[in-house]
Amino acid sequence: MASTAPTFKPFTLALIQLGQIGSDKTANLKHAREMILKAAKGPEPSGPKPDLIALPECFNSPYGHVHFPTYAENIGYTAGQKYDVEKSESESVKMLSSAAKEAGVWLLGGSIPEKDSGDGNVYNTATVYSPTGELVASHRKVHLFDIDIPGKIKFKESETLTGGESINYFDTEFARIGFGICYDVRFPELAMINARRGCQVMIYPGAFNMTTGPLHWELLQRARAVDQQVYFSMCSPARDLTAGYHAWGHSMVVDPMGKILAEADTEEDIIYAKIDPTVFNEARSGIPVTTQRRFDVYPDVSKDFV
Ligand SMILES: O=C(O)CCC(=O)C(=O)O
Repeated sequence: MASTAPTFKPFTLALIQLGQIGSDKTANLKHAREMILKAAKGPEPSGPKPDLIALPECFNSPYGHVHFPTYAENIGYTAGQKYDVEKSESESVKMLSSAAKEAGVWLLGGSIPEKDSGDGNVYNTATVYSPTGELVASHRKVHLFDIDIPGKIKFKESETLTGGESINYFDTEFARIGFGICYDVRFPELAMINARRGCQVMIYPGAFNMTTGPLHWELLQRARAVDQQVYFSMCSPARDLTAGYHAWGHSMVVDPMGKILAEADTEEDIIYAKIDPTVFNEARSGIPVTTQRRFDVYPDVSKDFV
């Protein structure tokens, strides 16, 4: 049983659709840091400052399974245990922690390739920081992006990555936030479990492509928002046609009725959205699917696939 979720209060979410992600990790981190501090100032000329900022998937390295082991860092975080950022071996963790602290915001630090020095595996991992720079949660991408659409796109993360084993959320003073990474969005079970555990908002760093992006990026987010009656959001890198992987872009925030509140185009951008608990409460009371689920009728079909 999850603990009671924080009372849902209004807040402002910012997504950084990060550009200039190249092969130089130091430059990637420097640019990400500048963009976090820029996002923290709020939209011009006088919009509200964000309470929570998110970065995209794989923001410190080029996207591709061959790059993951080269860019991977040892993070060494264990859920529920205090983490000493000062002693971290991860330069990305150090940067994210200090940027969150300097900006005084919650930060969902996109994802980075992580090499676990214990089991030797490489994971695609998202980390979360409080406004005091504490590392408070992490999520290892559970569902690896292994697809093959002939003539369009073939991608096999499992060549170098291992899938995570847990479903994760973090509590802020304004909401319980569930998070996953990119391909995880295709698995409604993950979002449903987090919704049942009290998450009012879900944010997935992602990096869809030019084949599935146009068809599924918006559809999946609006579907998860409506089927779980939560705010749902994904943050992509900007599209860079000189890179080996062409991200779809279009970072967006969707409300619990499926309405798109904010959407980036394809270039580098920062988008902001006001998250309003009224819409969440009205969606859930008007269409009460959260209390109408028939768990008494649904069998366990995990072994039934034919
Ligand atoms: O599901 C998709 O179509 C894209 C997923 C993806 O790009 C990823 O998981 O990194």
